[in-house]
Amino acid sequence: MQDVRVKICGLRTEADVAAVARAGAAYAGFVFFPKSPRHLTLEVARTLALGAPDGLCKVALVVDTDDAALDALVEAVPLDMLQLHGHESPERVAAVKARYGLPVMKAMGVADEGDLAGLLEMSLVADQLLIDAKPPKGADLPGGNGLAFDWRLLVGRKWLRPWMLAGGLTPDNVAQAVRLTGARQVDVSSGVELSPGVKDPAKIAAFVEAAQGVRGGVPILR
Ligand SMILES: O=C(O)c1ccccc1N[C@@H]1O[C@H](COP(=O)(O)O)[C@@H](O)[C@H]1O
Repeated sequence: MQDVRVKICGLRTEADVAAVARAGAAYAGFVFFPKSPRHLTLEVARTLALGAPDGLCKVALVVDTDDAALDALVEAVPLDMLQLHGHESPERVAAVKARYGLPVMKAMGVADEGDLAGLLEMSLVADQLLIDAKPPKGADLPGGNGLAFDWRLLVGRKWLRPWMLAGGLTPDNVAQAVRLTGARQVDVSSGVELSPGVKDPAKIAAFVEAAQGVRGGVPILR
């Protein structure tokens, strides 16, 4: 059985990237959404991405972004994956994949059973799914709010593509979430912060350790 692969999202400093690499996370997420406290300029993102160690997958999170802005992003920042975290349709996901030749992870908000059909449809086109809590109506951010959904909705479900669990995960609850859902990949932003946008290296390390301390539903005794 493989280790659980961890994505830490919303990195803003070189120290954040170093902490993520040191902890053994697989993915580093950079947010390009001006309303977010984790939003980066292209210049800062380029510096962080160029300084990231080999093997760390650099993911750009964008929300309903048009081609002009995506062109500028992909031109400026060396990236390994795009995360579409808005209302992008399957057709838009396919168009982004074709235009940039980068793998695309599509975030899908889940609140109840009714949201699961959309995931299946999206798994026909996206390279990966990111299954997050649905943001409350009127929320400023479509993600990164520290909100969890009922993980029991995912028990026994299968998708056509790899998927990542997100939404309200913390060092304290990620092991339970992995055990219950069988997730092989998890993503966190606010759960490893001291305050919005300020990552805590100790929480990052604790999160990765907790996520990877579970195999096949049984906690590992180290
Ligand atoms: O992190 C953000 O600021 C953000 C902004 C806009 C869309 C998504 C965002 N974050 C993503 O949301 C999930 C869940 O966040 P949290 O762990 O509940 O705080 C996170 O994994 C990011 O990929």
